[in-house]
Amino acid sequence: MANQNSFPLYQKHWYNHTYKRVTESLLLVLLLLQLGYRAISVSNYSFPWFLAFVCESWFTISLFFTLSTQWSPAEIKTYPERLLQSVQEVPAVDMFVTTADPVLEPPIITVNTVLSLLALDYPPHKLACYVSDDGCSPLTFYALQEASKFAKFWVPFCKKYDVQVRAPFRYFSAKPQVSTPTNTPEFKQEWLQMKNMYDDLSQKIELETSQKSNPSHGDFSVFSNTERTNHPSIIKVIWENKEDLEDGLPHLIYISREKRPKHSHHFKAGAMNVLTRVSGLITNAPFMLNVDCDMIVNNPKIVHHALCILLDPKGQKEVAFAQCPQQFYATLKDDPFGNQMAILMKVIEIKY
Ligand SMILES: O=c1ccn([C@@H]2O[C@H](COP(=O)(O)OP(=O)(O)O[C@H]3O[C@H](CO)[C@@H](O)[C@H](O)[C@H]3O)[C@@H](O)[C@H]2O)c(=O)[nH]1
Ligand SMILES: [Mn+2]
Repeated sequence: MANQNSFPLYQKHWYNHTYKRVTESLLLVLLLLQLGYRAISVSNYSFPWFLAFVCESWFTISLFFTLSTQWSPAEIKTYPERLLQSVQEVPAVDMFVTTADPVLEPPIITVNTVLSLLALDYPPHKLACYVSDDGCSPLTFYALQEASKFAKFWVPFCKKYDVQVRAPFRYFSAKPQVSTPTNTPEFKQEWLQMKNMYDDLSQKIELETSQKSNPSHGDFSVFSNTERTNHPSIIKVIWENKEDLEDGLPHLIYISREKRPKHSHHFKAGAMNVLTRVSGLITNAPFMLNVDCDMIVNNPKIVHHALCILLDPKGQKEVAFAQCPQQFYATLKDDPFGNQMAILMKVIEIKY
């Protein structure tokens, strides 16, 4: 628990939104009046009348929800440097990743998400990463095994050069960061080595995917005679930081929960339930971090930021969970559908 007398670990700044509130409330009133008019003119019913009524109802409902969710927007500023002063020891965190289908969610994507978690700027002996595989796929398991071997090189590289986006496919496709000493021969050499190792990893996974021959020997024998919706539990510790080394890698655990055709598996919620139960028996950390398999972490200090909110004396009373805004990669050129929420990100300067 954070020291009660220390500075706050986060501050919330509300935006002055009066103008927006007034104009949007006025719009809502006008739409309600319009619906009222429809109600009294129901005798003029015709097909265009009905169509207009449906559209106006939809606008009204969507404006109502927009208004209520955006009534008091605020920015939360966290102070991670204060966190380290106010707690004697940072708490353990269990990190959960869910994947469900090796075709729709290719294992290389899950691997990148997992690598971005394993490389977080947080004491590795306080972290454990649990991957739930609802696809019960030996390919996903294989990809994670290979990823854990690659992580032994990737994680130290990220920490040494303070890489910001620690999912290799994003890192290698972006321009080098300004803070990175890109001109030193040492960096150039290590960068190239890492890139080659990552390309090897991708190719291995690609090859295994294209071969379509599910391995059934050794570690993989548990997958033989399994169907996606009919199999016993499979739990495999891929990597264990046995000596709790402070410069080691976090534990990595693969879980494919039991499924039977007659029992509902409750999708992601069911997977999360099993993840909390299994992690409860293995590491039982007081905090959990959850990402979908295609949601890389793009801020290596994210656990610190979240803990600022959750460990602050005020936050402890008021906050149950902290959620980061999402930014989407691989969107269409110029983002015609606004998926990147560029305006939101730039105007209110969301930091992570
Ligand atoms: O039987 C299932 C189905 C899904 N998932 C996982 O759940 C996550 C979300 O499922 P997805 O179908 O990808 O939904 P999205 O619309 O992409 O995700 C958003 O919407 C979901 C609820 O609809 C939330 O749970 C997610 O966190 C949120 O990102 C993914 O990691 C899946 O692998 C499972 O583990 N088991
Ligand atoms: Mn998804």
